[in-house]
Amino acid sequence: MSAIEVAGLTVRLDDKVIVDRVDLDVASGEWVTVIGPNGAGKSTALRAIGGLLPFGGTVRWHGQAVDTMHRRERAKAVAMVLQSPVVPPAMRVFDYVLLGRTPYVPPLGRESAADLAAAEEVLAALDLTPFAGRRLDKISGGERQRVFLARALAQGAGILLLDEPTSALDIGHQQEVLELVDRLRAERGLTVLATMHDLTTAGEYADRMVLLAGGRVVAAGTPGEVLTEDNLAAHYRVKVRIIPGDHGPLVVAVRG
Ligand SMILES: Nc1ncnc2c1ncn2[C@@H]1O[C@H](COP(=O)(O)OP(=O)(O)OP(=O)(O)O)[C@@H](O)[C@H]1O
Repeated sequence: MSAIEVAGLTVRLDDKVIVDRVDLDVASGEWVTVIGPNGAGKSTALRAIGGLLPFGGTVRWHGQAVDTMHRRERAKAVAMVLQSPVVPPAMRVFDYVLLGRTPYVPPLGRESAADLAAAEEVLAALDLTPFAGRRLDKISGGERQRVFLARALAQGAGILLLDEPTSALDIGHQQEVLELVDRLRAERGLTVLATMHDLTTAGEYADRMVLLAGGRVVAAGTPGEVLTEDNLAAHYRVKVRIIPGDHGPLVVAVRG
């Protein structure tokens, strides 16, 4: 069964069509990455799929239409890492990550020992234990980006929507974070829908890719099918060389 089914997804912002009749299916346990040039509509599509924006068409998570689900049900099903989320600046890292457990806390109740343990576990997995007591506005951008991912993972949802989850990370942490998500996918059958700009990295982790341009799907398939010199020249207006790599195509931009 598909974990995410998107049909005819259309999003208008300020009376402009930003996402235009997008169809997309992600199987349970699959990793699909959406790529495309700046302004293609990737973030907008992801936010709509996450139920954060009004849209036309249908979005189903595990068969259930997202617009018919209650907030708590949604948060148990899907966790999102958005670009630059708004955070209370004085909040401590641990308390922020613990917010990921909110859907499991009974009304007027408190987090259980299992909730605290879940937050500690993801902090450790992301090398964040030493930051647990630090304020969110007093850590680096890359550290904060890992904290956002930690909160999403603490949520324990089966579907993870990641909007540029590694844009602020150094190459080591980038690999560490993506490896962790991939390991969780293998261990817990997590389904991943991500957007990414680094095409080589995107191709290394995705089972399938979708190339979005002008709000439309212009190519979809395996990384080898999507990351071609012709596709990238046509939609990014760049000359690239594609070099076969061990885990997918290596994409190198070349001059003139
Ligand atoms: N709230 C808004 N109101 C009007 N237009 C918007 C709004 N948010 C985004 N847009 C426009 O929608 C288009 C798609 O934006 P979106 O952020 O989805 O693109 P993207 O593919 O994620 O881009 P990037 O790679 O730069 O992050 C852009 O032209 C953008 O200017």
